[in-house]
Amino acid sequence: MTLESLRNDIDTLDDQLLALLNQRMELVRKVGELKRTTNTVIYRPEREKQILDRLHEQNNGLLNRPAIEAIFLEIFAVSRNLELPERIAYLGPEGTFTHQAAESRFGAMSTYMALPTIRSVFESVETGRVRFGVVPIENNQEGVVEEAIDLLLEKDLRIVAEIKIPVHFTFATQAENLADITHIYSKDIAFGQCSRFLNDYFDGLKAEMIPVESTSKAAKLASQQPYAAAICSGIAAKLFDVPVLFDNIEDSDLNRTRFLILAKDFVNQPSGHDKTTLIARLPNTQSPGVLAEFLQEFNNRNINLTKIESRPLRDGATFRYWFLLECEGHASDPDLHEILNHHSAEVKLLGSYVRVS
Ligand SMILES: C=C(O[C@@H]1C=C(C(=O)O)C=C[C@H]1O)C(=O)O
Repeated sequence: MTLESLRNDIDTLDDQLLALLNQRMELVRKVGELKRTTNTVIYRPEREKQILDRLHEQNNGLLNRPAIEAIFLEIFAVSRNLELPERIAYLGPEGTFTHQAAESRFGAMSTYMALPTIRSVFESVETGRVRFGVVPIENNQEGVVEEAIDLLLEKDLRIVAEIKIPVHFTFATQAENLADITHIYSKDIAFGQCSRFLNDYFDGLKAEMIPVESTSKAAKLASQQPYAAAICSGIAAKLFDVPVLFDNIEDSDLNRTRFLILAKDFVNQPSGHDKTTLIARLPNTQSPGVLAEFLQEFNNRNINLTKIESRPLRDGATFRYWFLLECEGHASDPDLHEILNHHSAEVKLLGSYVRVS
């Protein structure tokens, strides 16, 4: 086969793909019309997961699951934008891992707003300036992003979906020698995630570690100062044109960050593979057994509790806490529903959504 004939065959297939995609978009438009008459939400992560699972199961070609996901997540995002243009706020600036996470779900056609703080992302969703917000919530090596956890209590938003992405850091600088570097900028959490690299390469050198709001801001600063460096994403180094001296400097290549997509009102239908996030403000936790009895209710119903995070209540000078809890299942599952009903005064449901493994 010649190159030309192979390319001709590709052209023929592309024509068919385009015709099929247009047919698909016609159907999506009809779904959009139905949704408008019934006033239901456009974004249905559980339906998208069902499609991805089905395609993956029947697939016997060269495409692996990440490839199928990359293509179809973009198709879904384009479809949703056809139903209703989507505006998304994320923790910026451009080039952050949060930007990457947001694009992985909302694709190239959505309108994005890069905001300077996690609080401003919450506020722009709260006030309706955007439909969705994307914020980091935890890293599997470093633990939670406390600001985001606390805002889940303070603001009245719902969790639409979770996204988990692998985090690879680069060390970017214009300096020729490590010994010349006077400042290393990054987000506080990233210093922790690259501590082995920093110990190995900067022990005894004069470089000062300076935490800034984002890894992307770090890259920007490193682009403006000849003896500064940034620990940042590869995209950010490229965006700000800072040479990458070392790649993948994170301590663990199992480093993953989990992000949440937030909206003002949002209810997912059960997908069969869900997770639920709750806030519990239990009264009298100074009395023995109050917390234990609450947790026991999950165990009694065979519900797997997967996370519990204590955060200070900040009610005066006390040492009292509220809890962020996560468990498997959907809030409409009878057992979980029963717990939520039983504790409706002290438990708030943040959302049930597709569990990403
Ligand atoms: C078309 C729909 O709306 C959205 C787009 C989807 C798609 O392109 O297949 C799937 C789920 C929704 O996020 C739908 O709900 O079926």
